[in-house]
Amino acid sequence: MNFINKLSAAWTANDSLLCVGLDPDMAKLPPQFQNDPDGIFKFCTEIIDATADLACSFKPQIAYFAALGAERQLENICSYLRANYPHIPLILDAKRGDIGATARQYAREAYDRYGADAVTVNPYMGSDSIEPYMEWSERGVIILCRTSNAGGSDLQFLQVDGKPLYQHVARLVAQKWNSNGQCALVVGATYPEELAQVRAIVGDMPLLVPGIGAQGGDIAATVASGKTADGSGMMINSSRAILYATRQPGEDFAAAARRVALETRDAINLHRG
Ligand SMILES: O=C(O)c1cc(=O)[nH]c(=O)n1[C@@H]1O[C@H](COP(=O)(O)O)[C@@H](O)[C@H]1O
Repeated sequence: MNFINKLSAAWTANDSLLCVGLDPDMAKLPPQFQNDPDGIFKFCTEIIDATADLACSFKPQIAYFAALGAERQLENICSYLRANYPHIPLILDAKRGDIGATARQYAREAYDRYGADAVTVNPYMGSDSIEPYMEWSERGVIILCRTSNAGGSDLQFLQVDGKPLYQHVARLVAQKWNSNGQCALVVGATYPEELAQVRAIVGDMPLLVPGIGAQGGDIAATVASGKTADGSGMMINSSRAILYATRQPGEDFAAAARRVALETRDAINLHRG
């Protein structure tokens, strides 16, 4: 099944637009995992087990693994996801962008080494830097458009031919790059007006929407601005707010993660119509 169909099925199966982000920061992990060479794997798989029936996707952020030389644990987490939750899309957040020959290696890393259903990429280097990913026609390519961070405005808001640059990216992807129907865009939940603009440009294309939870994005405004006519169309990501949800020492981290994931999923669903 291709990425878009798998995502669509997961939206329905779990009645969820919530993407659970896997950003394991060693300093924030429960103490039992900190001196364990397999601690990141154990932490992430417990989070996955606690939230898998509430999520439409999981999104490991590669920097949290690569910084610690923990790529083998990431491989094992991806294998675990594919074996135990094959119906839930696995998005590798790597935000890659490079010339075609190098992009081909990044595509192999994401789709082959980690077995990801989709990978995040940066559009700045243009169409030939994206094409190698498109050759994996069953996999998804999730392109940065209007990112959730304040500094995203430095370039993404530059006026080009009377429109902000991020709108040109949305149009370019919707009208040209998405010829095989495998693309999605990243638009931050911290910018609901821009989210609505992008939705108007791209029709029903799926959007990865980070920025609720720790970054403070408003769930009601996000859903109202980004949903498609059938009340879906988004993977709304939350990472730290779910991973580090314990309120007091000794509270079970996985149960706390489940509580916040459930609250977040339900808060999103309230506004889907
Ligand atoms: O592509 C992303 O996932 C992404 C794009 C963006 O514009 N903003 C953004 O925060 N992200 C990622 O989404 C996650 C947000 O994490 P929390 O702020 O902890 O929920 C991190 O893994 C970020 O790297």
